[in-house]
Amino acid sequence: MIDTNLPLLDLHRHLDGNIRPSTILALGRDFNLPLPADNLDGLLPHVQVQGNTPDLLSFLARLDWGVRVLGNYDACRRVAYENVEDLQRAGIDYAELRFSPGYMAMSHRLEPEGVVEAVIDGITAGSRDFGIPVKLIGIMSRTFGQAACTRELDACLAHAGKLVAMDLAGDEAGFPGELFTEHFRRVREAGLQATVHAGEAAGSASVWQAVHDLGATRIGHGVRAVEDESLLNYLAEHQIGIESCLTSNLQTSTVSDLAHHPIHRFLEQGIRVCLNTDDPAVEGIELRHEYMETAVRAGLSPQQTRQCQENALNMAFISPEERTALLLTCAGRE
Ligand SMILES: O=c1[nH]cnc2c1ncn2[C@@H]1O[C@H](CO)[C@@H](O)[C@H]1O
Ligand SMILES: [Zn+2]
Repeated sequence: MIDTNLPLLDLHRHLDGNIRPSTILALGRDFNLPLPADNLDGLLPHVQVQGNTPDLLSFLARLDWGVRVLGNYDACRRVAYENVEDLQRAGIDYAELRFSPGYMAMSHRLEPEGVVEAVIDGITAGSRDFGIPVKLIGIMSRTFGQAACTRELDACLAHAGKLVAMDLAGDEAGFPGELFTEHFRRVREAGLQATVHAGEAAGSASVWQAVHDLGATRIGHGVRAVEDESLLNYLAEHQIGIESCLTSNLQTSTVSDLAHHPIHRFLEQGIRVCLNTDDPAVEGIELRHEYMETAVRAGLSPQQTRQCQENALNMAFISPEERTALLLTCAGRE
């Protein structure tokens, strides 16, 4: 259920995990790049998860075609712009879009800083044209190691005023948070918030590390926090928000089925947890589907999904004034 008197927020949404398959085809043609198919039906199985994948890395491989077609900065700008149009089509009132400039830059040897500028441009234009407030979160893709993350961080911090936070995403099991303490020291020093993918492909220790050592005030996924009772108490007490992505957790085989998803437990414990998409184009879902169908299949009551909607508003990286403005936009809405 969605309460139309509350705004609908997506706080965990990768814009480079939401490149339209039609745009992948069009950019592939523009740059004369070989794609696995020259039509949508043929391309879909390569860029979208159909059924589930055996693990996180197999899931993440489905994002690769999207960034392989980013042949220049205009392509990055286009993808950012279309992401805001997608928010409008999906009925989302506010979003925090995250992106990994190094991952977007790597196939065509673009400069990560140029990618950051192009994404900021595209989002600014989209936000103006579609009337949706958007904030940006920079990602360090841990999969490519510490030095690559330093380059991503340098590029993001050069435009720190246009970002609200930094994130760490990718191969959590292969590249533990301990490798990135210095990166996050710089994030905090720059006055940015930290949200970290943790407890998805590694256990509860990874969530503790993100909170204690990296200074995360929100956690992406956090599924395996459920393994440690004292951690659950800590998250509730310190209002560390968990950005849940139910369909993503199924498709990456992080949970075996929705009945076993710990979101119930998080809500009962009083943890701030909200519903999000993650990589909507790759998953073939949208946020409404998560609220109306996936949450119901996970056994949440209408009161609990409403709580998630309210939690998102309280977890968002926005000022009290921006929160009030969002509430006003939907007051009395049918
Ligand atoms: O569910 C996820 N878990 C971990 N990392 C992810 C997920 N979705 C995308 N990325 C990672 O985020 C960057 C692009 O924004 C890439 O590093 C991609 O692998
Ligand atoms: Zn994610």
